[in-house]
Amino acid sequence: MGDFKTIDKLARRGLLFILSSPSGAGKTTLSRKLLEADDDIKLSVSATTRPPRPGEVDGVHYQFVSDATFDRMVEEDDFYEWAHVFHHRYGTPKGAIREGLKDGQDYLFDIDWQGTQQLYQKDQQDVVSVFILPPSLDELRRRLESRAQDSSDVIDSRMERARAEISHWAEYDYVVINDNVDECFDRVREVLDAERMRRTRQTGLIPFVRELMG
Ligand SMILES: Nc1nc2c(ncn2[C@@H]2O[C@H](COP(=O)(O)OP(=O)(O)O)[C@@H](O)[C@H]2O)c(=O)[nH]1
Ligand SMILES: Nc1ncnc2c1ncn2[C@@H]1O[C@H](COP(=O)(O)OP(=O)(O)O)[C@@H](O)[C@H]1O
Repeated sequence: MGDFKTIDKLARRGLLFILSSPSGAGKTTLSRKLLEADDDIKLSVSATTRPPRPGEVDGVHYQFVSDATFDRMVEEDDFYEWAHVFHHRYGTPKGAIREGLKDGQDYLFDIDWQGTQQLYQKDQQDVVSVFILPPSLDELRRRLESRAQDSSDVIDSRMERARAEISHWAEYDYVVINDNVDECFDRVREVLDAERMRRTRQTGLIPFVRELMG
């Protein structure tokens, strides 16, 4: 038997995979599962001025920075995009993303609709966006309460914002309802797998077909 080639062994360009949802719908849970299950995707760690929650590690979940440091990063043009969300600022550091994409590295973004729009403006061809919907607003509130990380005032304000966030659903390439988390996760992986196979991302196809045709 000769060389057995499959398309996923050919060179390809990486993609920018965005998961957005109203707070509490499950994007952090889904992101963590994806990062565990898939070695080819790396989290783009955002910088934020919000304080860490219990269990959050600086440099892993977020880069936790002061207001002054965030200001300096904005001034020095360190961000791909940044936005105000709730009472804090969040931004995507440029880091090594551009180089990584060329080498086939995929990046996962847990960012809101504002960041999604900005990424589309910067780099339309590489972005794939997925919006996660809760099965109902009652269930969304239950999840925020069960996470037990916010006061009831904060939960009320997250619920108020949820409607505004959901109103952006049609700006996304894909929409998945997170009712059963395992089923939702399977759908998200199917999207990622299919998008990786897009002809325009398969930079190795041209040399492969050239060789195939002799
Ligand atoms: N535009 C933008 N939004 C971000 C970024 N990082 C996180 N967010 C969004 O900020 C919001 C609040 O995030 P967080 O405080 O972790 O609470 P969560 O909603 O419970 O995940 C979420 O909608 C995130 O998707 C970023 O770098 N840029
Ligand atoms: N499909 C689901 N069914 C029940 N609970 C869920 C589901 N998905 C997530 N959760 C729970 O809901 C809470 C909010 O999820 P999280 O991933 O933190 O949401 P987000 O990052 O969108 O704010 C967490 O306690 C999480 O364990």
